[in-house]
Amino acid sequence: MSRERITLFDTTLRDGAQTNGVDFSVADKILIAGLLDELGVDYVEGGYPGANPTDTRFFTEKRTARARFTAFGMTKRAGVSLSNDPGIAALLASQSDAICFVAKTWDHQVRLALGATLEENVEGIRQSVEAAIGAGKEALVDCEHFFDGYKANPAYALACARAAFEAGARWIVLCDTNGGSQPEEIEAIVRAVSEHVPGDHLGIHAHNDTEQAVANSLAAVRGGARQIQGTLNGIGERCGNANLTSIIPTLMLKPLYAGRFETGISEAALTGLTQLSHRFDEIVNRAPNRQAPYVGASAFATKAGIHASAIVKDPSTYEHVRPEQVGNHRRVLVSDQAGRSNLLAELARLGISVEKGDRRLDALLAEVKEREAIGYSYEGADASFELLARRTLGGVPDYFTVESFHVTVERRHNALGEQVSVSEAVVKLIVGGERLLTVAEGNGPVNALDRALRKDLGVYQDVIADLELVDYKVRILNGGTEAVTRVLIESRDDTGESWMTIGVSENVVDASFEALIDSIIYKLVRSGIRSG
Ligand SMILES: CC(=O)SCCNC(=O)CCNC(=O)[C@H](O)C(C)(C)COP(=O)(O)OP(=O)(O)OC[C@H]1O[C@@H](n2cnc3c(N)ncnc32)[C@H](O)[C@@H]1OP(=O)(O)O
Ligand SMILES: CC(=O)C(=O)O
Repeated sequence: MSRERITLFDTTLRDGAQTNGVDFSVADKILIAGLLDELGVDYVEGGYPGANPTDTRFFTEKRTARARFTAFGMTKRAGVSLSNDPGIAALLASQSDAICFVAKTWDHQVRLALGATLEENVEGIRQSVEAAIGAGKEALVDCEHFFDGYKANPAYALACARAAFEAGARWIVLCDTNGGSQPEEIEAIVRAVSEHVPGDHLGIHAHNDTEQAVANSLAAVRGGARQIQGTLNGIGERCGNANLTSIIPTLMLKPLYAGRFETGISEAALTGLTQLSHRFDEIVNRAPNRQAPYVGASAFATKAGIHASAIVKDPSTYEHVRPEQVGNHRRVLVSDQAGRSNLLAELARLGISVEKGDRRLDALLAEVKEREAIGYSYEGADASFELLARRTLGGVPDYFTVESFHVTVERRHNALGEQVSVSEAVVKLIVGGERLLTVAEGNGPVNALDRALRKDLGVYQDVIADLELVDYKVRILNGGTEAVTRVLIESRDDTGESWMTIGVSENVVDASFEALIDSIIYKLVRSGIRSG
């Protein structure tokens, strides 16, 4: 049975640019358009030429090789002729394959926001579409507020959609602009509209204000629409747009859709989805959402002991698709929610072999749970867990002993009379029978301690020379005067690999020191140094 084609229209660079906190440069846009093109979406909407210098510059060249490069803009303004409308002129002059016009389709908004008559607006839609086609471009029309407009005045909303279609627009995109519609409403309205405009000319543009943008997009497909608009990671105005990073795998991996529909995305490209999602977050400088469906770090992470026990027997017990299909991977976490199965899975991943019946596993599990009760959290501190496991199972050499450390923080005036804060750390270690004393300054107590520790580690100095601290996070637990501090440190070496260590204490410097020491010991273990 041949499958129907779903067209994917990406608006990351246009509606995504309307996200609070996102600000693309031309270079960002070029990079992202290339990534979207490689992914295989059918349209890349690049922005709004004429609205700002970035978008105007972006549209001086075609930026995609495969996808239709699409410019966005308003339909002709009321009271201005087409040839005198600078917005239309900028759209027609852009190096785009297609123009997506935003048109008002809610009678109330036409009167209020445009100050135009209902007829003038319909005529503006018609003329704008004809102008795009006359300039050799494909025309699409985003019917703004379509669902709210249809509920208020179905005849007028339909008249706008029909005018766009009759003027030659390839796609009539029904927009849930305010994002308040529910899937049942979307499906019913799209089905009703498809009696007037064929479904293979209908698209959906859903906003996420009730967390239904993905569900609404799929409901529109069930109602007959065959184009879905959305963005990478669901960015967009207010609460965002339909998340293509979720919609694409759902269309491709869920039999309900995959049996009936196909997209332009290949299975190979689908396996790059997790990487693409994270790369995009990096470009826009946002922390990836760990709980994002399919691509989040937690999407295939199992914490509960009972789940882990089943998942090691058969992953499908708690996974709805295979993580590799979207380029993600399975993680079994160790925490106070864990059982022996979590431990065994994590130890196997670390290459530590231990029998299921080994009594030391009970000791390790009890130790993890006791430590978590006082503030440790091992699911985010893989290296500290590995050290704890190796110690319990008998395998970490005593590389060195910390005799003492001492840190001072001094605020003073420098030679220019400016106030500066200087921290100094003194660390006394015994390494290979030799007593070492190191002193270092830093811009804070933890920085000073880190420098002092790594300044001279005797026989191990060469091994830790490429170790660097890349992130430092402090969390105060319990609050109040009884507060306990949890410190997480991320370290890295020249191999490019990074690891997380943890320290917990009532004193932030003490907690930091513990995490720093774990990081150094972990580096020695992973470098294969076997004797202390
Ligand atoms: C639902 C959506 O997401 S639509 C996305 C819209 N995107 C953006 O607005 C981002 C980029 N926008 C901009 O840079 C600016 O708003 C511009 C350059 C487009 C226009 O700026 P200005 O000329 O200063 O107008 P302003 O933004 O204040 O108002 C928009 C005008 O367009 C009119 N208008 C709005 N929608 C439409 C439409 N679909 N068709 C025709 N005219 C429209 C409004 O009535 C208003 O006209 P008025 O100035 O006579 O009241
Ligand atoms: C066009 C658009 O972004 C909207 O109506 O939401």
